[in-house]
Amino acid sequence: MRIQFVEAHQLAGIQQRAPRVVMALGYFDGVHVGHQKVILAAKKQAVKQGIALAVLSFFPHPKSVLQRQAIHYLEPIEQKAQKLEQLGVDIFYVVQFTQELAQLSPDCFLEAYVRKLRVQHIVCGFDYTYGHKALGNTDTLAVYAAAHRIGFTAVRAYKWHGEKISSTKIREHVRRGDVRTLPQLLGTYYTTKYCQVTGVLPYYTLPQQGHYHVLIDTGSTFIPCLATVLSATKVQLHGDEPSLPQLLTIQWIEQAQDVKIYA
Ligand SMILES: Cc1cc2nc3c(=O)[nH]c(=O)nc-3n(C[C@H](O)[C@H](O)[C@H](O)COP(=O)(O)O)c2cc1C
Ligand SMILES: Nc1ncnc2c1ncn2[C@@H]1O[C@H](COP(=O)(O)OP(=O)(O)OP(=O)(O)O)[C@@H](O)[C@H]1O
Repeated sequence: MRIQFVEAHQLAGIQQRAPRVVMALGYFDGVHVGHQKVILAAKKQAVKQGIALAVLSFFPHPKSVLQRQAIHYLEPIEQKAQKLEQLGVDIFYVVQFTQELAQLSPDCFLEAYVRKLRVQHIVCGFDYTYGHKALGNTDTLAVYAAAHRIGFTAVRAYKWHGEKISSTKIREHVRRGDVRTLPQLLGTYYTTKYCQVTGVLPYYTLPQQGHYHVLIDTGSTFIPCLATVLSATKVQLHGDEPSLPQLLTIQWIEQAQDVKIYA
């Protein structure tokens, strides 16, 4: 998979080199099972048409730019990219989200960042929004696509216990320390990267303070371990931590009840 960062001033050159694609649209923080439905629907189209599959996302998160709200990201671009590659994505466009970009009307955005990137078919979820004041939605997208003879699929809501699965909901589970339900929403254990010297790596969010059963993925084995989240950035591992590498991948299994830790 190729990762193509897109800044406004590079757009013309990127458009010239762009291959014909089916494109999935959205931010996709965590690449949860709802997102996976969207991307797999797009993959199906791409295979049918015999062309590449692209995902067009942003960075930073629109909310962090527009509402100046600190986003507790579920994962950085690199981990999102790995998941997208596993789902069969060929090109990952990461558009720099700026105040200027946010001024673009829905149609101007589609013209510059979608049609001119040679899109043959657009896929998004039922609630995708785009363009200034988030005025574009699946209805306007359907009209635009029909007018330009571009295919369009809107994927219906994928729910869990009657509620749409969303990155926002998953962030709430993480904040509450309720990591046990996350595999049902993410399709995998909630996973963060952690440096034993500097703490959690940027753009990951630790569960709330408390004790957890975790798996440490060292690259060659998974080591079950007890971990205490001490703060928003620090974790204490109980056990063999001196023998562990400095950079760890931590898979969060569940909160540990009634744990007594002896120093
Ligand atoms: C060109 C453009 C302009 C946008 N302007 C706004 C805006 O003014 N206000 C807003 O709340 N969101 C704005 N957004 C963010 C979108 O509504 C939406 O959050 C983003 O496209 C990611 O879609 P998703 O959250 O469905 O994945 C804009 C998005 C794009 C692509
Ligand atoms: N549960 C879902 N079922 C179907 N499509 C979804 C679902 N969740 C998100 N999508 C679609 O996936 C794409 C990416 O969505 P987005 O990044 O906004 O996810 P989200 O989980 O809704 O995030 P947030 O909670 O931050 O709004 C969009 O096209 C969106 O419509």
